[in-house]
Amino acid sequence: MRWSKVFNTRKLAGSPLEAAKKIVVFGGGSFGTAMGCALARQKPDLEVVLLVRDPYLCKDINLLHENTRYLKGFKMPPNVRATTHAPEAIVGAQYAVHAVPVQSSRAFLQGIKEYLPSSVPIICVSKGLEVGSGQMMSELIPSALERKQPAVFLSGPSFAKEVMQNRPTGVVAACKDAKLARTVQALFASPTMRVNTTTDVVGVEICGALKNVLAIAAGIVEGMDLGHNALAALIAQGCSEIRWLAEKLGAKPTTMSGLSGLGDIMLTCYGDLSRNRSVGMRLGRGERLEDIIASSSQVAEGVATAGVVVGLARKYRVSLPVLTAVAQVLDNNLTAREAVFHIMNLPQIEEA
Ligand SMILES: NC(=O)c1ccc[n+]([C@@H]2O[C@H](COP(=O)([O-])OP(=O)(O)OC[C@H]3O[C@@H](n4cnc5c(N)ncnc54)[C@H](O)[C@@H]3O)[C@@H](O)[C@H]2O)c1
Ligand SMILES: O=P(O)(O)OC[C@H](O)CO
Repeated sequence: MRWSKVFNTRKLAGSPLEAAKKIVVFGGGSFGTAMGCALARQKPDLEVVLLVRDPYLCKDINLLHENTRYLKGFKMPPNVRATTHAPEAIVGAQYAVHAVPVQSSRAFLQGIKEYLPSSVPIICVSKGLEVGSGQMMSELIPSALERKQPAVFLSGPSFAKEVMQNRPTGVVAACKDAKLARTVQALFASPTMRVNTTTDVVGVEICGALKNVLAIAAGIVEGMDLGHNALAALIAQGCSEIRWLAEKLGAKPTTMSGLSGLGDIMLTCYGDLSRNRSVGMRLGRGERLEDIIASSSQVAEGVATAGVVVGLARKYRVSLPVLTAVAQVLDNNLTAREAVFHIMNLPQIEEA
């Protein structure tokens, strides 16, 4: 599609962006803030409201136009504000961006259910699998709300800081309803954000969740200074393991080679802005997980998702040596060195 055609369409009256008056963002962390600002930059009269928990952060955002905790030093567009009051945040919104960490999402959604009309599409950017249920966000959202809710899953190589800096970014909007995926595409597409669409929700969600686990493994290899060969081999093995599990769950093979798969795997496994990779690096250098988590205010979703992957591997009878080794290391059942030794001494196999 020619770019001129895309942008002309976006400017037409009645386009999703032109029709939108207010968008609420659940979770005023780094990514909720970044994506809220990306929307606000699209349309100066669009009202973007961040629903945050902390009244002090709320005050900083409204007075300083800066998320002083998660994105310090970045000025936010004037049409972004924050509130701690859910009814006020949600009322009149045409869309809700969900950027609450997966493990907190069920309780959060149950808490705001009564204020969110069942017709308002949720644009979910959270990446992970829920501990206990093993659910993806596309399962968790209707389960928590106890009703159907239109939802699009936005995923891909997208560090919050670079989105905030308005640097070129590519993501994919996944929804079984192709029209709704295109609506979200129209909301976010800009000269600095390309948004592909797909109906493969499972593939996008599994890739987005498992790449965080693989990034921890990549960080461990980096932290142990095992070299470029080891890192590349590990990531290639991890890509295969994600593909094996994703296909068992009915994902399209093409998704794995797209933005939410290979794109986000490369970014998160090699990019030094990745929180998951950083956790792995510190584990590889011998730090204890509890100390690592205590020292960071931000979530690394792969830590919780790693344990869920072990259950899925068992349930679907698929061998995932790299991804399941991460859970072993996180649970202190294996040291990083023992995990590497174990993987290196697995039977030599034919590629699959
Ligand atoms: N940061 C990124 O670069 C990035 C990029 C793409 C996707 N994501 C995904 O977006 C999601 C959010 O990540 P983030 O990076 O913004 O995390 P973060 O750690 O920067 O912020 C998390 C936010 O969620 C809020 N929160 C936590 N528990 C909550 C609860 N119980 N109720 C309400 N709010 C709660 C926190 O207060 C905070 O505002 C994650 O699933 C992450 O994987 C992050
Ligand atoms: O910082 P991470 O490791 O949570 O990665 C952030 C995004 O998911 C990158 O696409």
